[in-house]
Amino acid sequence: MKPIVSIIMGSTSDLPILKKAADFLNQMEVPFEMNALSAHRTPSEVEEFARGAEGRGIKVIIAAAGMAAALPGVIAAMTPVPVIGIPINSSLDGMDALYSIVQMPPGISVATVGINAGMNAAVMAVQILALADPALAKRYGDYRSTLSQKIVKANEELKTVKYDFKVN
Ligand SMILES: Nc1c(C(=O)O)ncn1[C@@H]1O[C@H](COP(=O)(O)O)[C@@H](O)[C@H]1O
Repeated sequence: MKPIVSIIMGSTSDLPILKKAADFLNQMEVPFEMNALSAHRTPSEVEEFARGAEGRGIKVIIAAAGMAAALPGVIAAMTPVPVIGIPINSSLDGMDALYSIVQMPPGISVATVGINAGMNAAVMAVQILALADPALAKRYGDYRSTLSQKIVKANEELKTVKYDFKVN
């Protein structure tokens, strides 16, 4: 199937976090592609990718980078396709990447998820795509129901726990 989501990482060292995004997209049956490209190390390839993404039918881009994380913002500057940024914890507990990605100048936006939050990037991508895809909306809705059921069950189990402290 033709990919409609593109996952880009600044380095293959970011791959374990992107695997979480890939797993959720697979679970939701969303076709995606995956590439390592770097605004710092391969700027021409990043430009070629970003300028061609919309024409190739890519609807959402997930871009992950650590350290001085220019990649998501640079991609967003060169395409109208929405970009979801994942700050990777490669240094400074990921705060450097978070601040790099989240503080975009007005007019060019990156939707930033939490540090290392690969799965939530995919969840956001699915929510965007689901606006125009009722079957995907149904799959995502079913997934959310299972999340609710898990918490309801965990709450019931909590009531059977014998605490060694007082609970009113
Ligand atoms: N932030 C960027 C960019 C970029 O923004 O263009 N390119 C690579 N990187 C990040 O550098 C970190 C270390 O990369 P290496 O492990 O390859 O040295 C990675 O987290 C990557 O995302």
